[in-house]
This record gives sequence, C-alpha cells and structure tokens, in this order.
Amino acid sequence: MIWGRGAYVTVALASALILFWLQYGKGFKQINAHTNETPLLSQAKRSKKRHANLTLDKMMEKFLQQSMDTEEKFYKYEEQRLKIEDKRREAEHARELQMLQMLGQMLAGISSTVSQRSQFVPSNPSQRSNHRSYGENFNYNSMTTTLSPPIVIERSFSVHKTHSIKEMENIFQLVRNVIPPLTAKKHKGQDGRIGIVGGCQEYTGAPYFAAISALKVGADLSHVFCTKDAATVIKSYSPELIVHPVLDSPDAVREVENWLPRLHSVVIGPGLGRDDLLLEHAKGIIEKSKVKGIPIVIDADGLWLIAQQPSLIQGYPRAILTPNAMEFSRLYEAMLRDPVDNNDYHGCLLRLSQALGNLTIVQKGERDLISDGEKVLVCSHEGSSRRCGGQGDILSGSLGVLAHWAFLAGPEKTNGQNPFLVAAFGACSLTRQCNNQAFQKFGRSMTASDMVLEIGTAFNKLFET
Ligand SMILES: NC(=O)C1=CN([C@@H]2O[C@H](COP(=O)(O)OP(=O)(O)OC[C@H]3O[C@@H](n4cnc5c(N)ncnc54)[C@H](O)[C@@H]3O)[C@@H](O)[C@H]2O)[C@@H](O)CC1
Ligand SMILES: Nc1ncnc2c1ncn2[C@@H]1O[C@H](COP(=O)(O)OP(=O)(O)OP(=O)(O)O)[C@@H](O)[C@H]1O
Repeated sequence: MIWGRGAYVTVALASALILFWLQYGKGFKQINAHTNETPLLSQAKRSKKRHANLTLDKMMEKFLQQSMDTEEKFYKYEEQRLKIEDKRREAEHARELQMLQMLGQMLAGISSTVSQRSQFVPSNPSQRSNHRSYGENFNYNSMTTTLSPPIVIERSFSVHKTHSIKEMENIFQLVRNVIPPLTAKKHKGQDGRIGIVGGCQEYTGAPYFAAISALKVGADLSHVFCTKDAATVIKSYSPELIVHPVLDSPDAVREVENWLPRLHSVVIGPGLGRDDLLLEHAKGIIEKSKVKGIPIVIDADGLWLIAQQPSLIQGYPRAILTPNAMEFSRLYEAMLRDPVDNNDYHGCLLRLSQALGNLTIVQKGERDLISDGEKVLVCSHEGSSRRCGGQGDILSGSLGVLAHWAFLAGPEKTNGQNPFLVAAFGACSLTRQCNNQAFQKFGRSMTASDMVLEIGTAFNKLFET
C-alpha cells in the first residue's frame, strides 16, 4: 500500500515537472530560436537570459522543496494512519478472542447432552501415547468443551449433528487465524514449501492439480516427485512447479529424503499409480518423513498403500488421510474387518480414526466428515452437483499448505483445537467454494482446471474478508 501511494506521489511529481518544463523551458527555447540581433544587443539579451535562467533555477528549487515537503507530510500522515489501523485490528482481535472464550464457557455449561464420543481406546500402548500429541501443549479437553454443541442450526460445520451458525463462523475464524500474514519482511519459502509425491505415465494431471493448488493457496514453493516419463509432461503444464524425475529411479527414497529437510509438508499419492516399485518407494518416503516429523497428507493411491499396510501410518499423529467413499471403505475393511455401516458414517469414521491411532481423516463426499477420533466436524459448504476428476487433488494440495500453517500456528491460534482438524475444514470449504464458483461459470462442462482458477477468489471470499 505504501509503495502504491509512493509511486503515485512520484508520478504526480514527475508530471508536474514535465508540465513545468513544457511551460517555461520549451517556451524559452522557442523565443531564442527566432531571434536575429547585433552582438551588443545579443550580449544584453544573454545577461537577461542568465537572469531568467537564475530565476528559473530558483523557482525550480523552490518547487522541488515544496514537493518534498508535501511528500514528507504525506508519509507522516500515512504512518500515523497505519498505526491507528494496527491498533484497531489488535483491539478487534482481542474482542474476538474474548467472545470465543465466553462462548466456550457458555457452551461448556449447557452441553451435558451431547457427548456421542465412541468408547474405543487404542489397545496398543504406542497408539495411546500418540493419542493427543499433534503439537506441544496440545489440549484436547479444552477443544471438547469449547465445541460441545447445544444449539440447533446445521450449516457447513458441525461437531456432531447440529450446530449454530456462530460455531461455524468460529471455525472459519480459526482457519483465518492460522493463515500467515503477507509481509515484506519474509523471504521466499517461509510461507510453505510443499512436496507432492505422485505422477506416473498414466496420471500426470493429479500431481499437477495438487501442486498448483498448493501454490495458489499461498505456498511459496511446490515440488513434485514423479517418474521420469511424467516429469516433462508435468513441467509443461506449469513453469511454477519444481519437478523431480526421481520416483522410478533405484535411489528414489534417498533422492527425496535429501529434499525433506527443506519441505514443510508432503502430500503422498496423487497420480502415484499402483506399480509395486512406486508403492515401495512411497513407503520409504513416508517412513523418512515420519522420522523428520513432517506433516503427511495421504490421498489417492497413497491410501491404496495404507490399506495394504496400515501399520505404515498407524499412530503417526501428523498424518491426515483424505479418502473418497471407495478409499474409505477399503481402509475401513482393512482395519476393522467389517463393511462400512451406511447408517452410521460418523461412528465408522470415529472408529477408523481411533483404530489408526487418532489420525485425522477427511471422508470426502456429499458432506465432508472430518475426524481425529475424538470429534467429527461436518463440512457441507455449498459446492455443486458436478463431480469431475481432480477435485480430490485440489483438496489434498490445499490441505498440504493449510496443515503446515495450522501446525506452525499451534493450538493457541486454533483456540485449543486440533490444528489438523482446522486445516482440513479450511481445505474442504475452499475446494467446495471453488467447485461452486466454477460451476456457476461453466455448468456441466466445468473441469478441475476451472476450479484451480477460482482458488484465489474463493480463498479471499472465505478467509480474507
Ligand atoms: N487427471 C489425472 O491425472 C487424475 C488422476 N487421478 C488419479 O487416478 C488414480 C486412481 O484414482 P481413482 O479415484 O479412480 O481410484 P479408486 O480405485 O479409488 O476408485 C475406483 C473407482 O471408484 C469410483 N468412486 C469414486 N468415488 C466414489 C463414490 N463416492 N461412490 C462410488 N464409487 C466411487 C471411481 O469412479 C473409480 O472408478 C489416483 O492416482 C488418482 O490420483 C484422479 O485424481 C483423477 C484425475
Ligand atoms: N456428492 C458431493 N457433493 C458435493 N461435494 C462433493 C461430493 N462428492 C465430493 N465432493 C467434494 O469434492 C471433493 C473431492 O472429493 P472426491 O470424492 O471427488 O475425491 P476424489 O475421488 O479423491 O477426487 P480425485 O478425482 O481427485 O481423485 C471433496 O472434498 C468434496 O468437497
């Protein structure tokens, strides 16, 4: 903003100078060109001209001084205005926090009727110990009390079945809280370096959608680790992506591991395919990412791998799984040895999350159900009836960024809530909003690429107004 106004002042100044020059400098030259006098006369005129030049210089100097004074005054005024604006924002923020706390206390007092939590407790001690450890100082108890829902309007957010609009707005506010401010002080990379592991000969679109979504949500850098033959294709879609053709090389795990210290989160699975070698490499990358404590989003064929080997991710509290209906039933059957109960999606979701050690799971569908085995959030933000391929990839890429931001912000900024639940709610709402906006423009012909183009405006609408 300061730059914009500074540029405006400079342009105004330059225009004034040009006008000044046109009026005096040019006029002066024209008079000279048309003169034809004797030497004496011309000497007299030269001295007159010098005199005129001197006057001109002085006027110019005065004019410049005045402009500089005006500019200085403008900046002083602007500085004061920004200070007042900062103070106003701080006060507003403090008021909002106070209201959230009051609401929490109020709800805690009147919510005795709503605990629908499943009684399942992980049998494995390591799962139990991971049970509440997303970030340091994480407090699930406060989360439970603040979100217990006594009031009865369901919109796009709910903990169990019914929710107040205020609560829904609160969770949007929590998403807003974790979004890092845009400032001139940061360097490239600070707002997120996200890695997407996926992309093979058949599927080049999925990793592209995930990686470009991560960038458009606000990550600074987006890396794709894919097979050699997919790399050139993915690069050709977008010069913004950094593409590593390593996933089918014998050294794939080590190659990706070298990058892990520079990544804030990884998304495993979009367009990975089900080739044994690639799945084996994805497995190795998951293991290395766990050692480094990096948040891992697992989607698409990454979930196929988890359904074969659940222990790979079981009990890792920084994992978020994003199954569609089909992927969910595969996982559920693998873990609980039962088919999904179509009359109790909430219960099934809670049970699956608990069986996996309270990982965050986003069950995508007509309504997205999000749970960490303790709570169920429901995101039914309005989307559309169009179900083109690639929407899940947009969700997982966006979630890669939001998970990093929420994790970094920690429970203070999420009012004690599990940061990954907040991130998942943000990513689901955003995906659905993009779907809604793109559908309004294109109807049945809408594709995932149209949704990608909506990310900026959808994000602004939901989180920056
Ligand atoms: N342009 C691309 O490159 C795309 C690649 N994709 C990739 O394709 C690979 C396979 O993904 P799939 O989702 O097809 O694999 P799945 O094996 O999980 O899905 C199998 C079938 O289930 C169906 N299905 C999905 N949702 C359903 C629901 N709610 N109820 C009933 N059936 C449902 C799908 O139509 C699909 O035919 C993944 O690697 C994925 O990332 C997809 O992301 C789509 C876009
Ligand atoms: N019936 C539905 N009504 C509204 N929104 C839906 C519906 N089904 C899915 N969505 C939205 O689309 C997003 C992607 O879900 P989808 O089931 O298409 O994932 P996917 O099959 O993994 O996608 P992909 O094609 O990328 O593999 C979800 O987050 C959800 O918000």
